[in-house]
Amino acid sequence: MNVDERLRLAIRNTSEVVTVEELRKVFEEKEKPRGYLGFEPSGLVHVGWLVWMFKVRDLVEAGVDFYLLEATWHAYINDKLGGSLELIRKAARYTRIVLDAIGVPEGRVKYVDAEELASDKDYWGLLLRAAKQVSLARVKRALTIMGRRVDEGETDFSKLIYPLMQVTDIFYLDLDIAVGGTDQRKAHMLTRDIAEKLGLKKPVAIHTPIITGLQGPGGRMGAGAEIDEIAAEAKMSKSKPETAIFVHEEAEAVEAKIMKAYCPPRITELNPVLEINKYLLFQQQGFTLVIERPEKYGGTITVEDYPTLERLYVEGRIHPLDLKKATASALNKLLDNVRRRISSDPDARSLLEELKTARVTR
Ligand SMILES: Nc1ncnc2c1ncn2[C@@H]1O[C@H](COP(=O)(O)OP(=O)(O)OP(=O)(O)O)[C@@H](O)[C@H]1O
Ligand SMILES: N[C@@H](Cc1ccc(O)cc1)C(=O)O
Repeated sequence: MNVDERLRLAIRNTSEVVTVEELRKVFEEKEKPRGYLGFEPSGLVHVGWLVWMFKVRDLVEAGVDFYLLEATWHAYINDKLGGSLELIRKAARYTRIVLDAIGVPEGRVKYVDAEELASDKDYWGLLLRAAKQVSLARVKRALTIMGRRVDEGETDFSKLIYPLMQVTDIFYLDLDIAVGGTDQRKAHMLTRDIAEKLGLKKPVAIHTPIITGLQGPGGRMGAGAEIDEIAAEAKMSKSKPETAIFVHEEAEAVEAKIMKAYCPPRITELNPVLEINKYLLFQQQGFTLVIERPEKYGGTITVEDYPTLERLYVEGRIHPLDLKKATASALNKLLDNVRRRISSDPDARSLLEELKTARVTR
């Protein structure tokens, strides 16, 4: 694969790359650059996570030596799964199984866990050097990366350490590329600034789009909010199970959730049903959306690409109910593999049952 092809794979289905020129340089200079994404293993996996999982698949194919950081300590700080590290580790095991089922098997990526990193004194040395370069106000502003508002950071002191741990993870793993959803933007921009001040490697940041929660944006953001703040507030999230479609859910449950989802006629902005089409379904090679309708409502149509779907929807030529039905059926097909994998693997089944009964919400 030449540099252009690698770059094309890395960039597709992203919301932002900081910067594309730097990424090109990384690919020009390195056959196997080091990339990473961190996640809090803190419960069940929802379809929003598939966006980054597919991106990991792209980057591995583009030759990136990819690290998946199981952010166990981070999940603990963020009060996930009742703060039980044992359950958090189980959630990490469950996530590996889902990744395997969607085409990211263990042999193609390297897993590291936060406990491993934190057991090295050099990690804490790096963290303190990073902390010297940043004000308390800037750390507080970065709390959106843990799905928290600024004032929530003051409930206990560990929360203020979290953003600096995320920065340190990147330096410690000596990364060329840091990947995360748009809501992770502040961590990466902070890392890039600190890298310049300390003369450390400045990672390229790749941000993937966010799928809005099924209940829609809710309108809580004030004017002037930044894109990552809107994403953090409106996203489908496992801590708010009513906003999310989980990858293990039965086909009927998936359909019922989509039929109830926020999907105002003609509106594309923060519309989760359209986003599922844009960021997941139409990202599959050769995908077409078949919208079945009786003749009197225009008959069945097959939509070949996302821009056409969006245009027809904005023009009012596709009714939300028809869009929802077609989307549910296509998403169910996409999820079939994962469901089959989970139901045929006893370890996955027992982890799933345990995580279902655990208190995921914070
Ligand atoms: N709705 C979503 N759409 C796309 N990506 C998402 C979505 N939610 C989370 N991500 C991405 O998944 C990764 C892990 O995020 P995170 O652990 O915060 O997920 P979450 O389900 O929102 O969890 P929580 O509800 O516990 O905050 C991050 O890179 C984040 O950007
Ligand atoms: N902040 C990320 C998790 C994460 C933790 C540590 C990292 O180094 C990277 C990502 C989230 O909430 O999803």
